[in-house]
Amino acid sequence: MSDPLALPAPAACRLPPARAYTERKPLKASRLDQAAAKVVGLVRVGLADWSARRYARIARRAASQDDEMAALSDEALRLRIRALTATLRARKGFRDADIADAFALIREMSGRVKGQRHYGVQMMGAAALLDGRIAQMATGEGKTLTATLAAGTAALAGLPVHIVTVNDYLAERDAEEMRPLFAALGLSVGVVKEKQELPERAQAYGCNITYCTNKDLAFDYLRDRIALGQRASDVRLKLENLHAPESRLAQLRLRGLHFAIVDEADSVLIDEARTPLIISAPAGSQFGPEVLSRAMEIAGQVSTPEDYLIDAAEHRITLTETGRARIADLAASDDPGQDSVWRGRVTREGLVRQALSALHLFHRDEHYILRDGKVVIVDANTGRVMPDRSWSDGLHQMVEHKEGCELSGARSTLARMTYQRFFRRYARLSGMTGTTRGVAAEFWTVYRLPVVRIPTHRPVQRQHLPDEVLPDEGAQWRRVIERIAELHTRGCPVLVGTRSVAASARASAHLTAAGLPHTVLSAAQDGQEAAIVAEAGQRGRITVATNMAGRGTDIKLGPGVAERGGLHVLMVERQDARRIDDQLAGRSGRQGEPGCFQAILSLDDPLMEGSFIGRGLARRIMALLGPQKGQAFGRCLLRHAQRRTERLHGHMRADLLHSDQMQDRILAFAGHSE
Ligand SMILES: Nc1ncnc2c1ncn2[C@@H]1O[C@H](COP(=O)(O)OP(=O)(O)OP(=O)(O)O)[C@@H](O)[C@H]1O
Repeated sequence: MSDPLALPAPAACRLPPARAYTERKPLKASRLDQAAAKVVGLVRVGLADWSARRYARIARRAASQDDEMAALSDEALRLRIRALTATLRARKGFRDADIADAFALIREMSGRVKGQRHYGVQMMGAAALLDGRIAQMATGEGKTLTATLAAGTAALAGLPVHIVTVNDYLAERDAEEMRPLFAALGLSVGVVKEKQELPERAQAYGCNITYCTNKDLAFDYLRDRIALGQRASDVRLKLENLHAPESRLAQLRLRGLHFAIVDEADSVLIDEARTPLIISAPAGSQFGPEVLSRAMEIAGQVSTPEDYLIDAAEHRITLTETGRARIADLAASDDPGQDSVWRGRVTREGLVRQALSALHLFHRDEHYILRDGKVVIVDANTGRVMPDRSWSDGLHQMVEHKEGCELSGARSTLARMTYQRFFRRYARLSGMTGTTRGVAAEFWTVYRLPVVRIPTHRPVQRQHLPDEVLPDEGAQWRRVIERIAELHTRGCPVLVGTRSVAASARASAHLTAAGLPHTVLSAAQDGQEAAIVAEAGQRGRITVATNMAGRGTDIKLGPGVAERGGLHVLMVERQDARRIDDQLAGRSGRQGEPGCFQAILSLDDPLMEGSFIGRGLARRIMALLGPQKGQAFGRCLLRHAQRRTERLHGHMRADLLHSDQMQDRILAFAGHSE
C-alpha cells in the first residue's frame, strides 16, 4: 500500500512476543466451579456494569486531544506513534492514559487516511474490547471501525491480534477496508482464506493483525495441536526452536492465542458452539454402494413411531426396541449369506440410523445443495456453503448415495473440540455484537466474558411494525407479495429474509409470478454476493436473501431512498433465536438512518414443527378468536416456539461442552496462562 502517511518502518511481520505458543490454561470444569460461575453470571447480568463509565472517561480523554492531534504534521504524527509504540511495549498491560493516547492517535490517523474519525461511542466500545469484554453495540454502529482502535493499540503493544468474523466475505471485506489505516500505523494485516495452504496461512497469522473466520481459526489451531502433539510444553518448544531450525514450531500456522476480537460474538460464541469441530483423515475402509443401498432399503421398511423416533430439533434418530428387532430381521432375511456388515448389531443399526437421518433429517436446498455433482453443506447459522466440510460417521456418504452422487471417501476423526473450549484458550478474549438478548449470562459462565452495553451514536430511527401471522403459507405469500408490490411502487428497497435456499426459491417463484423484478442471494449464488449487496439499497430494489445477508452486511442506501423511509426488511420465517431476528432487522435503520422492519409469518413456519399445539388446532383457535385476538394468539405461538428452540439449543451447547470437557482430560497438552 503506497500510503503517504505510512510509517517507513513497516508492515513487516513481527516475531511472536515472549511465549512460543501462548494459550490460557483450560478453565476449571468441576460442578462446583460451574455452579459458582452461573451465580456470578446471573448477578453480573442483573447489575449495571459500571465499567462503561470508565470507558466513557477514556473516550473523553482521547477526544480532549483532538485539537492537539489536528495540529500535528503527518511527520509529527508518525513520530508520536513511534513514541507510543515504545511506551506500550515497555509496559505490562494497558493503562487508561495510554489507551486514550493510542485512541487519539489512531482516530486522527483514520480521519486522515480514511476520512472516518471514530465516534466517542466507538472509542468506548474499543476500550471494552481491550478490557476483555463483549461490547454490545447496536447493528450498524460501525463495529468494523471500532475494532481498529483496540486491534491497533494491542498490535502497537506487540500482541498478535486475531479479528474473527463469521464468513470469508466479511473477513476479506473488513481487512481490505481497514488495511490503509493499519499500514499508516506501521502494522501489517493478513487475511486467512478457506483455500490457503500452510505457508500462506502461517504468513497471514504472522502479521500484526489477522482477519479470519472462526472456522478457519479453530481448525488451524486443531491442526497445530496435532502437529505439536500431546503435552508439548512451552519451554520445550522454545528450546526445540533454538536448536533445530526445522522444529515443530516451523510447522505451525498460528503463533498462539494472544488476543482475539470476535465480531458477531453471539453467532460465533453461542450459535456456532452447538457444532463440534472435527478434523478427519481418509479412513481405510468404506462401505460400498451396495451396503448403503441395503441400508436405505431397510430404512424404507421401518416406520415411525413404532420402530424409530425423529427428533428434528436435535437432528437425531432414535431406534426403539421393536425397531432394533425389526432391523435385525430385515437384515437377516434377504441376506442368507449374512454379509458380515449386517451381522454386527452396532454397525447394522448405525447404518440404518444414518440412512434414516439422510432420508428424514437432511434435506436438499436446506441443509445442503448439489453443486457440480457433489453434496455441499450449507451452514445453518450463516446460510453459506462449506465446500470443504463433510458430515461425519458415514452420514455424508449416505446423503451422497441418496442423491445419486459419486461417493467421497470415508473419513475418520483425528481431533475434535468445541468453540467453547477453543476460545477460552485465548489469553485475552473480547467480542462485539448487536445483541446479547438471552445469552449474556452464558457469555460469562462459558467464556468469563462480561457484557457492556455501549450507547448508540445517534438515536435509532428504525420502525418496527407489528408481526402479522397468517393461517397458512398460501395466505402468507398473498400478503407478502401485496406488501412488496406496495413498497416497490413507492420506490422503497425491500430485503426479504428467509431461512433456507428452498424458501428463497419459493419467494422468488411468487415474486416472478407477480411480475416483480428481484435478485436472490443465497448459498447457491454466493459468487455475486458483493454486487448483490451493493445494489440492495437502491431505489425500488427487491432482494431475497437467506441469513447469509442477515449479519454483518452493510447495505448502503441509494440516492432518494432515505426520503422514502429507507430499507424495508421483511422477514417471512422466524429464526431459531430472537437475536438472529434482531440481526436481520438491523440491516435497516443503520447509523440513525430511517428504516423499517416487519415480519409476515404463517403457522406453516418451520419453527412450529415442535410446537405443543398442532397446526390445525392453532388455525381453528385463530379463526375463533377473530382478527385482533387471533393475531395476538398467532404471535404468541410463534414466539413460544422460538423460545423453545432457544432453550433446546442452550441445552445442546451445555451437553456438548460437558462431553468436550471430559475429552479435554484425555487430549489436552500443557497450556500456560499469560
Ligand atoms: N466513525 C464513522 N464515521 C463515518 N462512518 C462510519 C463510522 N463508523 C462506521 N461508519 C459507517 O457505518 C456503516 C456501518 O458500519 P459497520 O458495517 O461496521 O457496522 P456494524 O456495527 O458492524 O453492523 P452489523 O452489526 O450489522 O455488523 C458503514 O458504512 C461504515 O462505513
